Amino acid sequence: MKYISLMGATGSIGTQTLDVIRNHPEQFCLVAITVGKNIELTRKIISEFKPELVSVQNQDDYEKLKAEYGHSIRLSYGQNGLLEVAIYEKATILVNAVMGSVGLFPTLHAIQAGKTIALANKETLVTAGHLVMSAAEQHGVSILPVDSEHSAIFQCLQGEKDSEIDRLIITASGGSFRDKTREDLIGVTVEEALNHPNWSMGAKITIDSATMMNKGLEVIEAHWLFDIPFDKIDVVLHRESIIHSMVEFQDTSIKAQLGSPDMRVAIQYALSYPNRLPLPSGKRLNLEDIGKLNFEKMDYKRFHCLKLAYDAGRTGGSLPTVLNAANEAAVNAFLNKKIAFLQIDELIERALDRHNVIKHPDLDTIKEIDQETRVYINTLF
Ligand SMILES: NC(=O)C1=CN([C@@H]2O[C@H](COP(=O)(O)OP(=O)(O)OC[C@H]3O[C@@H](n4cnc5c(N)ncnc54)[C@H](OP(=O)(O)O)[C@@H]3O)[C@@H](O)[C@H]2O)C=CC1
Ligand SMILES: CC(=O)[C@@H](O)[C@H](O)COP(=O)(O)O
Ligand SMILES: [Mn+2]
Repeated sequence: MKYISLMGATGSIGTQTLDVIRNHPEQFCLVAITVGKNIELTRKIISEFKPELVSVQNQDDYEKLKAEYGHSIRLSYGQNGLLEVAIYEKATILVNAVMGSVGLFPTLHAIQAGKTIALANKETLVTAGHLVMSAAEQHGVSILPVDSEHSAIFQCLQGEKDSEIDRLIITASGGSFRDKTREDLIGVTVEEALNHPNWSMGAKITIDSATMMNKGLEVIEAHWLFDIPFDKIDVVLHRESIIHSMVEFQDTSIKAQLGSPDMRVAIQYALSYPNRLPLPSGKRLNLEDIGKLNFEKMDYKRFHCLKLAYDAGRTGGSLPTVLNAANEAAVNAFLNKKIAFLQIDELIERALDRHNVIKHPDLDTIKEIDQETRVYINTLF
């Protein structure tokens, strides 16, 4: 039995993780969760999975749940609650499915406590990949990718030697606006941006997909997870999201992982690794029905966020921290209809341009830069 702590249980990845656990009660047991503000869904999760520890985002919701469940469940809230869940003693695996760099500190604590990390939360690695990966190495902890592209690469690498990898090829759907020019993007709405062609995901990542910042964050995530230089990580536009990513080896062979766009495959692989389990309601690919797959060259002028992310990743140090924090703040402003879609990359670029890069930032410095960048972005509109 694998005992699981789950951060972000009420979200898109969180609820799909619950589905995987639900399908395999003989393999997985949920022991602790964090949620944000969705208390209605939290009650349902408590009733079905009976976790021993539940942490909510706000004190008010904590008081409410304390009155309802305080006799039977350990409850917590805020940043301390995230940390408690991350290091909950009975859990052997932490699934990090929270949104944003708020996932960084709990992940570092979980690594120090020796937990295996199933990582969906790419912002953690973009914000402080050097700290996370060195802590994982120091504590002998595995970071198992949940992000679909990184799970695909991880699956392609099974049985292979790192020294024989030539490059990683990350596929991108192109997001909601893939057929629009930059001029077409003037005045697009939040509702249009949230209409992803292939995946149903949380709001923030769906906007990241539309700006292509999601792919930029994924390039940096791949750099840290697989220890591959940026010059050996390519992105290709692949509208169907059927090939989830590829690896090219020195003998020119390319291995790809294919499947229907269903995050439960990647989540389940991280939880069951090194084994595979059946996916009861998974949709099998019918290749004859699909007929053909399309691949297009990326346009870095059109998708400016992808270029900003490559540049920030290559520069390294504290710049990816700024990239992530500026992006989180700008996307939040767009979702709240305070800025236009095209202002997202403009604001991020301004935050990057004014930053004096620190080569090896420690955790306190990263925390400061993350906060300061958010404050700066919020002064720009
Ligand atoms: N969705 C997907 O298919 C994929 C997602 N990812 C990554 O996984 C992560 C989660 O994405 P997704 O599931 O789509 O996001 P959602 O917005 O759907 O879910 C986010 C979860 O985090 C909780 N949450 C948000 N902010 C806070 C906070 N400040 N403190 C505590 N909890 C918080 C939410 O709580 P509540 O809803 O209760 O308020 C919810 O449980 C992101 O990093 C994303 O990039 C990666 C690949 C695919
Ligand atoms: C499901 C997943 O992993 C997302 O990150 C997805 O890849 C988003 O799609 P695009 O960023 O390719 O549009
Ligand atoms: Mn992805």
